Amino acid sequence: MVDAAIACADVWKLYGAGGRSWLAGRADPSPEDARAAGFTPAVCGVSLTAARGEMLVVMGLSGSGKSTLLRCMARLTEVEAGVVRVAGRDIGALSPSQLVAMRRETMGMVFQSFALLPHRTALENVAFPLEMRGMGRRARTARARDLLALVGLEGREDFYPREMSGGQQQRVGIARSLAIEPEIWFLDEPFSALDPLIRREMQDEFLRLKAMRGRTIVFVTHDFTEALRLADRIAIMKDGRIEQIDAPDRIVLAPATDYVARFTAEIDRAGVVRAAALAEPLDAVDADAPGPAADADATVRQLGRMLVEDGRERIPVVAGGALIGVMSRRRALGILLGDAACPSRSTTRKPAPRAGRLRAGASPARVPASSGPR
Ligand SMILES: Nc1ncnc2c1ncn2[C@@H]1O[C@H](COP(=O)(O)OP(=O)(O)OP(=O)(O)O)[C@@H](O)[C@H]1O
Repeated sequence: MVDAAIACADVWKLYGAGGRSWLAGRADPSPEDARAAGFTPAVCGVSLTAARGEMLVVMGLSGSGKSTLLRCMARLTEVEAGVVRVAGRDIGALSPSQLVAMRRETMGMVFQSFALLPHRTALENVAFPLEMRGMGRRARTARARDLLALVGLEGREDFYPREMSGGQQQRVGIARSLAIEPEIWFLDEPFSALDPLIRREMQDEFLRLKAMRGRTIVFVTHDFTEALRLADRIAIMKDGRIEQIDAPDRIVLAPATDYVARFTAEIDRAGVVRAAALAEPLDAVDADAPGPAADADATVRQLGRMLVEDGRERIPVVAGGALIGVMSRRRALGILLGDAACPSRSTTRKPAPRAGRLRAGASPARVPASSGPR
């Protein structure tokens, strides 16, 4: 069973008075009915889980409900129906003081509006959550200094928010959320005001924290490059609903709806799809797979030279030295050359069986795939 850090079950958020009773009176409400009844449906029957240690990225067009969903998860807005569980607790059932304590101890948030305390300096803003936790002045000041240096704001410790640019204020907000290293982070376009270089550094910092400390992160972005770099899974929203929630390569290889196919049409598929996603089980294709192998984690782009130069129709795919299946060279080349830019909805992939179940016909990868950055 998935160890869920966050679980939403049939969550609805309608803007407009009386949404709760309107929903309570309906067995099968639809966003269209809600709109006809005068509500603005922002989140419509969303069910999802984020596993402990997972980075779940939420994407969708403007107005599709991403921010509202995040706010529902953090109970910054009250839901009209459904249940949100965070770290195993129904947050809708928490008293105000319990909610404050949970936010202080378990959750970190960075939202588009930086919500800095205007009468406190950058240093005091970052130290504030530590003060709330009862950390002594000297220790929290030292920690806040380190965090400001981490986000590139050394020398600006004594500036007030009004004296800083939007990007600098955003970095103070990020440093503040990092201060307590919470178990669960809600990030709504946290890097939108940052220059590309610092943006990438901040992405790296969150990836590092996630990997080292097993943090769970729900991250809203409009930027596909950012999503692909960060996400374990991507949820794509449309009109308050989740169209698909899946690993990035599944989203591009097997879009669940025409909308997802169109939404993801511009993605550089060769940089996203990994050999593991193309590996078919050996028993399904009934072939031996001797010779040099592709690493399961390598993207099609990283395997480019092998795909062009290797004449075999099927290339073995290995994970951790064990054979997990074979990849059709023709299919991989098609992705590399952009032939199948818009795959059909019906595209399906048989899941590759676990390594132990396969007969091993190949030696461990003799052509190790390069392992460049994602
Ligand atoms: N406070 C509010 N009152 C009324 N309607 C709202 C409110 N906040 C959001 N909405 C509406 O809810 C819907 C979803 O908005 P939301 O901000 O969640 O979308 P989003 O996908 O995050 O958009 P963006 O990418 O532009 O930030 C939109 O139709 C929006 O107009």
